[in-house]
Amino acid sequence: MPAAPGSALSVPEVVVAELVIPARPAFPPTVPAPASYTPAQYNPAPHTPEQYTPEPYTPDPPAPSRPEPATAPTPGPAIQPMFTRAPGLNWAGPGDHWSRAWALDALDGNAAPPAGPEPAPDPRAAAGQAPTPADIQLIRASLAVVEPVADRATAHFYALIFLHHPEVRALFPAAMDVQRDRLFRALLMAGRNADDLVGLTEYLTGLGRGHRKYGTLTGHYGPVGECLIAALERFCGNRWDSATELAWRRAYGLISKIMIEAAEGAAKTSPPWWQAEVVEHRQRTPDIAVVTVRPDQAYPYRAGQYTTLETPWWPRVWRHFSFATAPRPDGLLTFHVKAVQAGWVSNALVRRAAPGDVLRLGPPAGAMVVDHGSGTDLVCLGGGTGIAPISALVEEIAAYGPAGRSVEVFYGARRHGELYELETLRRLAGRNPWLSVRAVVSDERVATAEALPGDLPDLIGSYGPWAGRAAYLSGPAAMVRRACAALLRSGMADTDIHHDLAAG
Ligand SMILES: NC(=O)C1=CN([C@@H]2O[C@H](COP(=O)(O)OP(=O)(O)OC[C@H]3O[C@@H](n4cnc5c(N)ncnc54)[C@H](O)[C@@H]3O)[C@@H](O)[C@H]2O)C=CC1
Repeated sequence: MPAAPGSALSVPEVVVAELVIPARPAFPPTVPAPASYTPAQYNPAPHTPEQYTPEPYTPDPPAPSRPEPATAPTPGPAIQPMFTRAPGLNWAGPGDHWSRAWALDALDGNAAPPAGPEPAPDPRAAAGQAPTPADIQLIRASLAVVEPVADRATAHFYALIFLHHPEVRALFPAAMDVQRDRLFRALLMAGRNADDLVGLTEYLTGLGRGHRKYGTLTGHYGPVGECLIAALERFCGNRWDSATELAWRRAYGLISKIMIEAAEGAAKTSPPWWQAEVVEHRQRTPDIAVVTVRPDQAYPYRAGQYTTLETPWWPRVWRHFSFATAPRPDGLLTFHVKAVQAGWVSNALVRRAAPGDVLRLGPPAGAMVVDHGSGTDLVCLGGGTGIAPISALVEEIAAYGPAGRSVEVFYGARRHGELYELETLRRLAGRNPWLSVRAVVSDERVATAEALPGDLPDLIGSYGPWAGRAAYLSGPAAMVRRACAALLRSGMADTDIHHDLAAG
C-alpha cells in the first residue's frame, strides 16, 4: 500500500471556501481519435505496451448471496464516462472487476471493524473505536521514541510486509527509493493527527482514492496494520505497552476506515487509473518539455489540481504534475515537466517520451481551485514549472468570466530563457483586461522589457498591499513558503492563501 508519492501527511494547508460555480459554457468532453500526431522528434523510444495491458476483464460469476455494489450516481452534465462498456479498459463501470473486488472484500470482513464496546483487554477487540484524547497522548509519546530511528523502523516495517505478505510486493516499485519511507511516515503522521478528524479525513480520502491505482484492495489494509503495530512495538522498546498498542490500533482502524471508504466510493464512479497516450511533446528549454496526452476515458478535473503520473520506463514509480490548462473541449491534458537531477520520471518524460507512448494517470487531487462565484481579486505566483497550475487557473477564469475580479500574475524564473510560458500568458492578458502578468528573473540581475530582476517573494512584498485579496502560489517549496510570509506581512489573511505544498 504505497503512500501517494510526494505526499507529506500533514493537515492540509490549503483552505478552500465552499464552491459556488456558476454555469459555464457547456461542452461535452470528447477525446479525439489519434488522427494527426506530431511526428516523434525527441528521442523516440520503443513503447512497451505490455506493461500497460490492463488485467483482462472477466465477468464475475453470479453471487446471489451478495448484494451488488450501489449503482453509480448520475454523473454531472459536463462529465460523462465515455467508454464504460468498451472491452479492454481498466474500468467497466459499477459492478466491474474492481468495484466487485472492493465490495466482496468488505463483505468478507476485511474492512475496518465497526465501533465496539469500551476498552477491552485485547487491543484487537477494541480497535474499532475512535482514538480517545488519552490515546493521542500515548501515540505522540511513542512517536517521540520512534521518529529518531524512523529509517530503521521503516526498513523493518517493509521487511515485515514483504516477508509475511509477498503478494503485496508487486504493488511497489522495484527500487524502493522515495517510496520507501512514505507509507510508514504517512501512517505515523496520521496517528499523530488522529484527533483532527476533519483534516485527517480530507487528507486520507485523497490518499485512499489515490491508492486504487497501485492495485491496493481492502484486504491489504489489515496486514499492513499488523506490520505497523509490529514495527512500532519493536522500535518503541520500553515505551510500548498494551495501552499504547490499543491507541495505535484505534488510530489505524480510523485511518484504514477513511481510506477504504474513500476508495470504495471512488470505485463506483471512476477507474483506478487512466491510460493516456502522448499526442504532443514540445521541448521548451533543454530541460523543460510540455507534454500533452489523450486519456482513454474522460478525465474530469479542475484547474489548479494535480495528478500522479507513471511512465512505461519506471513501472510503479509515480510523480505529481499539475494540469497546465483548464479542462478542454477535446479532453486532452497538458503537463509542464522539468528534468531534475536523478529524477527518473521527469527525465523520462523530458528526454524520452514521444507521441504514441502510453502513460498512466492517477485521479485528480488537490484543492487549489478558484471559487468562480466570488469576485475577490487574485494575486498568483508561479515559479519555474510551478507556473503550470497558475496558467490553468487563469484559463479557467477566462472561460467562466472574471466576475468583476482582477488577476495579477507574477511569473518567476532564474533566467530569461526559462520564461517559457510568458508569451502565452501575455497573449491571454492582451485579450483580457482583468489580467496582468509580470515576469521576474532571479539570477540575471538586469531589468529588461521582458522581466524585472529579483526574487519573487521579495518582489511580491514590495507590491501590494494585498489585504482583501486571495493568493495562489505554486513553485519551489522555499519560494512558496517565503511568498506566504511576505503576503501575511502585507496584510493578507492566512485563509486567503492557497497552495499545495503538501503535494510536493
Ligand atoms: N511541473 C508542475 O506541474 C509543477 C511543479 N511545481 C514545483 O515547482 C518547482 C519548479 O522548479 P523549477 O522550475 O526548477 O524552479 P526554479 O528553481 O528554476 O525556480 C523558479 C523560481 O522560483 C524562485 N526560487 C527558487 N528557489 C527559491 C527560494 N529558495 N526562495 C525564493 N525563490 C526561489 C527562483 O528565483 C525562480 O524565480 C518544483 O519544485 C516543482 O515541484 C509546482 C506545481 C506544479
